[in-house]
Amino acid sequence: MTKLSVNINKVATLRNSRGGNVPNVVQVAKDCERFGADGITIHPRPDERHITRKDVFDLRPIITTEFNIEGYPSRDFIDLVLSVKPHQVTLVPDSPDQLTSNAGWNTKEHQAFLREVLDEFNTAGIRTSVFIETDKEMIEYAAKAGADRVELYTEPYALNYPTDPATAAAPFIEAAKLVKSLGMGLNAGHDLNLENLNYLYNNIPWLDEVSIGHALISDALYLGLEKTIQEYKKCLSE
Ligand SMILES: CC(=O)[C@@H](O)[C@H](O)COP(=O)(O)O
Ligand SMILES: NCC(=O)COP(=O)(O)O
Repeated sequence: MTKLSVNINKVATLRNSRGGNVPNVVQVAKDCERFGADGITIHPRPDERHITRKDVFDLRPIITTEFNIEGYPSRDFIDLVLSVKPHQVTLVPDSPDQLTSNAGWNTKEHQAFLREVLDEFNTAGIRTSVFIETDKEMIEYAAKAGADRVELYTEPYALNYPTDPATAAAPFIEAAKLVKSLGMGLNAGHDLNLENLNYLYNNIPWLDEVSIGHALISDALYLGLEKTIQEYKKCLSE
């Protein structure tokens, strides 16, 4: 089964645009679970432009499915994750002021750093995932660094899918095979949506988890959150 982890960053973006607590991020997380989400993903950025430190602590006790925290492993981020102890941490190579994630790690160049950070999380019993592109060497070095899983950065797939789905998916399928052969788990995310998700799932049914935020929360404006989550779940089952 491929799990759907709903990224609720955009809910916090909307809340922060006015101050106050509308929409209520904790309630939305509870409702996502009630409507069938298999997990909740957040990406607390250093400027707290959406998810705040307080959100991270508020969310921890109410999540009954799987909690995934994404972010660049600064000392602050590492300490936050170690104190909150989510089920999974996903390491992303973003700079503090980056608009959104736009690349995977160079796991060869940052091998020593990643190994050290992954070791800290592994010792704390937190499952680790490393955000990477489809390059073979990057996958091999993620395994060498000790990652439990990798998350394939799917923006290139999403960009190319409308013109040529097979060509768009090909490097992801190859990468997914290699990840499997190396014994790592496999996640995917960024710009997945109701159009492109099912094709990826059908071609890589051993995907452990997808994390989806921007498109899913946007779809919910039209369909409502419950129906939207059902539609995304359908893409992961047919
Ligand atoms: C790691 C990743 O793929 C991102 O999609 C991310 O979590 C989204 O971050 P923003 O919501 O800040 O764009
Ligand atoms: N890891 C990807 C994620 O959490 C959500 O990405 P997006 O759907 O907001 O592009």
